[in-house]
Amino acid sequence: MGLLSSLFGGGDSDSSGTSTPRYTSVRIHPAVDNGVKPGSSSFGGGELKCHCTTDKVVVEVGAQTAHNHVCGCSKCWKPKGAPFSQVAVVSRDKVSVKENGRKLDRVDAHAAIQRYACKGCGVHMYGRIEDTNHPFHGLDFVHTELSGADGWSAPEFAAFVSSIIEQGHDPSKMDAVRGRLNELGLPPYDCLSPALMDAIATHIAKANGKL
Ligand SMILES: N[C@@H](CCC(=O)N[C@@H](CSCO)C(=O)NCC(=O)O)C(=O)O
Ligand SMILES: [Zn+2]
Ligand SMILES: [Zn+2]
Repeated sequence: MGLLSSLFGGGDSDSSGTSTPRYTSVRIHPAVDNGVKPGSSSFGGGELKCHCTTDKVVVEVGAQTAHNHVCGCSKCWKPKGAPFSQVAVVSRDKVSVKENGRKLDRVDAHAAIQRYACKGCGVHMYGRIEDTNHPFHGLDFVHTELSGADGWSAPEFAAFVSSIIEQGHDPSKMDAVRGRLNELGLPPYDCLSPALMDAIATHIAKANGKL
């Protein structure tokens, strides 16, 4: 392995110069484990359904999502066995509960993102920010894997990667996790992406008069 590969955790280069994935057995999330599927710019949204076999909660998302990412934090809903969630944002006025809303319950009233989970299956159907001063107020968090449709915006990065250790992931395996994320084209960050962190910092600077 070359110096650059060893420093950045990338795959080995063969004689043709192409990179050979080294971490394909490392599981991230079912939606990306076989490669990241591209989104479609003409995609206009769809329905999210919970995992109950009957009386599913149905949430309509009436627009394409943005800032899709895999998230290692302990608060986002993850499918069974996956160390990461996959979560994106969409304008809150595009999110509406269509069926079986009586099954929804707020997970944590004190969290910045108030997530609504199905009481039957535990799946989080959407997360809403009610604090009007929060940098992301106006955006809801949704898991587009709950829709059968193709075309949702593709995940672009991995957030809160180190947080998977808090949930019991072996710290000695983090190089492999970050290596796999890099192979998938999902740059790993231990908070949000630089673009989102800059947006948060700009919001705070404007609020406190520094900008
Ligand atoms: N180490 C903590 C991190 C939790 C955290 O801050 N999560 C972020 C990202 S969630 C979607 O990207 C966040 O904004 N949380 C606010 C909230 O959950 O209300 C952990 O793992 O718990
Ligand atoms: Zn359910
Ligand atoms: Zn999260």
